[in-house]
Amino acid sequence: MAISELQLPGGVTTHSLADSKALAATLAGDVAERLRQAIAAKGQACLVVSGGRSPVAFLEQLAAEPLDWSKVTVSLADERWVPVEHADSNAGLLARHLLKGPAAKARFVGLYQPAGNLDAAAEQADQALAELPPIDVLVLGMGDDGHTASLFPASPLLRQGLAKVGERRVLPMLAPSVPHQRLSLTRAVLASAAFTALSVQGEGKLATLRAALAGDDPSEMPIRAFLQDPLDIYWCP
Ligand SMILES: O=C(O)[C@H](O)[C@@H](O)[C@H](O)[C@H](O)COP(=O)(O)O
Repeated sequence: MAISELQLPGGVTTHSLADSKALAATLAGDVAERLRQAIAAKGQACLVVSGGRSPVAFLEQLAAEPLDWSKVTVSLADERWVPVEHADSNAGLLARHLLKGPAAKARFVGLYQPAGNLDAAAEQADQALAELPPIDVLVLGMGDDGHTASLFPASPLLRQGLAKVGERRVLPMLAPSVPHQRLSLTRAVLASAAFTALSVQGEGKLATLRAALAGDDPSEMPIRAFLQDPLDIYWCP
């Protein structure tokens, strides 16, 4: 099945790429171009990316793009509540694959806070995120269960996390897989991005998207909330 066969809402644009290498290169080129445009227009740009396993090639390509990284603020859509040295840390992922060479000049605003518990860490991260400029580019991923960022189905605060309008920038979330404790930007913040890309690979993720389109309850599949807004989906088999 191809992504062009999905009945997508009007605001959704699809980019169907031949393979993961082409996806990483195309997405990195498009993201860099939008960051350059933001810098030209406002003197600065803000990029928010996701973690997980699949973004490595994209992050490496993006790090190699010609860009005045000293004018770019980088943050995360979500974080696992583990220190940066931990193998599962999304901040660690960015340090290894994006914020190096010329891109090391970017300002990084992370979510991890070494607080006494997850709720306190989320409150501290929420305060830290107050200094995040308006988001120019957001890159989301999606899990097989339809989660995006760390907005997981069945997470206790999911309703609040999916609200279109809300005071909180960051909420504590619980994932079904380890590490369970997560920090997620809320939909209210994520939906404020000027441009949102969703990067998905493989037939399995296409089946997840098809299932998401067949229903309308975002608390079952949080990606549904994001399919209602303008979204560019980058997909490869
Ligand atoms: O830190 C994380 O785990 C994420 O930000 C998460 O939302 C991720 O984007 C999806 O789980 C998809 O991950 P993959 O693209 O690696 O499958």
